[in-house]
Amino acid sequence: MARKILQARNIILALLIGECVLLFGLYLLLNGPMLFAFAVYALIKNIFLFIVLAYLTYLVETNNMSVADALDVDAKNALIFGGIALIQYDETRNVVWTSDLFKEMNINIVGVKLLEWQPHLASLFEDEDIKVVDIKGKKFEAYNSKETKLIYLKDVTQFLSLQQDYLDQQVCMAYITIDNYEETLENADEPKMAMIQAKSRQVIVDWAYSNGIIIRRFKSGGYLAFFNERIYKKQVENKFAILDTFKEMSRELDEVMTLSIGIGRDSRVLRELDDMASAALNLTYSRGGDQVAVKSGDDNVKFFGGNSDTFEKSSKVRARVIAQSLAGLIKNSSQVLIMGHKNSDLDSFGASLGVAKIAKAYGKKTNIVVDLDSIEKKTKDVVTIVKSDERYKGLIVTYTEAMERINKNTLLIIVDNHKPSLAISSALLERVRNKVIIDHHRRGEEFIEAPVLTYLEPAASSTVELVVELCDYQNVDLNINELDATIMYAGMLVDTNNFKQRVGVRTFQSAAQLKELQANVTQAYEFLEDSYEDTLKKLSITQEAYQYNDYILIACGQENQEYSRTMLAKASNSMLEVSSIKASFTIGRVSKTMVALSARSAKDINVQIIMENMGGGGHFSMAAAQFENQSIEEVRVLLEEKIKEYLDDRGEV
Ligand SMILES: Nc1ncnc2c1ncn2[C@@H]1O[C@@H]2COP(=O)(O)O[C@H]3[C@@H](O)[C@H](n4cnc5c(N)ncnc54)O[C@@H]3COP(=O)(O)O[C@H]2[C@H]1O
Ligand SMILES: [Mn+2]
Repeated sequence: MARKILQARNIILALLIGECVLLFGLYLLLNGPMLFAFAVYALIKNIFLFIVLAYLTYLVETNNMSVADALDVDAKNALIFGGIALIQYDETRNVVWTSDLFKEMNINIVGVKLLEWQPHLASLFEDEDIKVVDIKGKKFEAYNSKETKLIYLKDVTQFLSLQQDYLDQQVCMAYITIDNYEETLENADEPKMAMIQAKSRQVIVDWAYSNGIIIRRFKSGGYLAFFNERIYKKQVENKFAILDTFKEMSRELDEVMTLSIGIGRDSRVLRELDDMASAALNLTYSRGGDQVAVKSGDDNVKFFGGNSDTFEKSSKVRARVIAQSLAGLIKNSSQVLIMGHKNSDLDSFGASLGVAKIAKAYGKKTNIVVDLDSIEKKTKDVVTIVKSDERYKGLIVTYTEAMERINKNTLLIIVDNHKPSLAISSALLERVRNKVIIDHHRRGEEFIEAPVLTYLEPAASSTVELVVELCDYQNVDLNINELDATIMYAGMLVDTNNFKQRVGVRTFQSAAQLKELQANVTQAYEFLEDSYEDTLKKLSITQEAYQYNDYILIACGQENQEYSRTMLAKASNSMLEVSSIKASFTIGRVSKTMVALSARSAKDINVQIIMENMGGGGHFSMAAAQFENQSIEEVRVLLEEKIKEYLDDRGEV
C-alpha cells in the first residue's frame, strides 16, 4: 500500500513538473503575455500541490506500517500457510466475505447465513470464547470478534489428532483376580482341578492377547495387566465383555467363578496407578466381585458388570480373625458405644444387641445409641419392650447422652451401615477416634473415615448373621437371653424377606444358633405383623401396580398420602411373589418433602445398580433411594429411564 502511494506520488510529481516545463516552453516559443500568466499560475499552483503532496507522503511514511501493508499479497499466503481463515458477517449474521483459505478448500459461503452453515458457532454469540468446529473433515478453533464482526478460524486438526494420540497412549494398570478360585479348586478332584486352572487361565490370556494387553500371573488366580487408554476405551465400549465370557466358561465347567478387576488410569505416575488399581480391586471385593471398578485421577469410581448376586464365601476364617480382633479392641477400651443407622430397623437394632452382649461379656460399660425420632415403627415398639425390661437397665441412650460419656478410650461400633450420612449421629463419628464397622451392605464410595477394624461382608444376608458368627468365636460366656435371640431373629427375617432372599448356608446356621439360644420364632413374626389399617394401606399401593414389561412391576402410592419406608419395602416384597416377576419397585411419599423408592429383585436383575444410578444404594436384590422435593410422577419417570438404561446396557429390551 505504502509502496503504491510512493509510486503514485512520483508520477504526480513528474506530471506537475511536466506541466510547468510545457507552459514555460510555449511562452518562450510564442512569447504571448497570456501564456506567461498561465505559466506563472501553473508554477505557483504546482509548488503548492507539491508541498501538499510532500506532507501527505510524510504522513504515510511516518505511520506504522501494518503487517498487511508490509506483506501485501504475502499476507494472503501467510494466512493460508498458518491455516487461518477469516469470515466477515453483517448485522443479520450473513457471511459477506471469507478469506482465501476457504477458496483453497472450495468452500463458498458468501451470502449464506453463518449459523445455518455452522449451527455450532451459535455459542460464540453467547458466552463461549472459543469453539472447535468441524469443516470439511478438518477441525477449526473459532473465535468471534464481535466489534469487527469477524470470525477467526485456526486449523487445529493436526494438534487435536496428536493430542488424541497422546491421550490414547496413556498407560493403564489392572489387577485381575478370580473370585471363589481357591474354594473351587479345593473341592475339585485332580483332573477337574487341572481343567479349571487351564481353562480359566486360557480365557484371561486369550482376552489379553486379542486386545493387545500385556498380562502376567502374579499369584494363583491373580493377574497383573498393562494396556493403554485406547484399549481401555474399547473395553468400556463392550462393557467389559470378558466378565461374561469368563462366567460362561465357569458355567460350562459347572462352577461358580467370576472375575474382579480393579483398574487405575489417568495418572502419569506409575505408583499412583498401582495404588488406584489395588484400591479399585478392594472395592470390587467389598461389592461382591464379578465386576470392574475403575479409579481415575480425581473422577468418581466407575463400575461395570456386577450382574450376579454374591455367592457364599465358604471360609469362616475371616469371621474368626475378625472376632478375635474385635475382642482385643473391646478389651483395650474403657467403654463401648454401639450405633446403628438412621431410621433403624430390626437388623440394625438386633445386631446392636448382639454386639452389646459381646462387649458386656468383657466387663465393659456398654451403651446402644438409639434415636427414637428416627426409627422404624415396629423397631420402636421392640425398643420400648427392651427399655421396660429390668435386664436392660441403662443400656439404651440417646446420642446426646452418648456424647457426654465419650473419652479417648471409647470404642464406637457401627453396625448395619458404613456411610457417615446414614449413621444415627455423624457428630459421634467425628468425636470418637476408635471405630469398628460391621456391615453387610456392598461398599459405596462414601465411607466412614479411618476405622480401626472393618468387617464388610456383602455375602451375608444381614448384620445379625455376621454378629451371630462373631459371638460364636468369643471365648467367654455371652449370656444371650431369649429376648435378645428373638429380636435378632426378627432382624434376619426383615433383611431376608422371611428367608426368601439373599439366604446362604451360613444364614440358616446363624438362624439355627439363635433358635438354640431360645429365640421365640412365633414372637419374632409377631414383631413384624401389620395392623389391619396398615395392611389395607399396603394393599392400596400394590393394587395400582402396573407392568413395566413382562417381568418388572412398578407401584406408586397416592401423592397426597404418606407411607412408612417399611410399608414401601413390604409392598415391593409382596409384588415379587407374583409369578414370573423378577423385579419390583414401589414409590411413595414418606414425608412432605421426601419421596422414597424401594426396589426388590428375585434374580437376574441388580436393583442396587439401578438405585445407585438414582442416588441410592443397597444390595443386589434389595435396594432403595430417596428423593427430596420431587413428585412421585417425576421419580416414576426417572425410574423408567434408569430401568431402560440398565436393560439396554445388558442388551435386553
Ligand atoms: N440412599 C441409600 N443409599 C444407600 N443404600 C440405601 C439407601 N436407601 C436405602 N438403602 C439400602 O437399601 C436397602 C433396601 O431398603 P428398603 O427401605 O427397601 O428396605 C429396608 C427396610 O425398609 C426393610 N424393613 C425394615 N423394617 C421392616 C419390617 N418391619 N418389615 C419388613 N421390611 C422392613 O428392610 C430393608 C432393610 O435392608 P437393609 O438395611 O439391609 O438395606 C436397605 C438400605 O440400607
Ligand atoms: Mn441390614
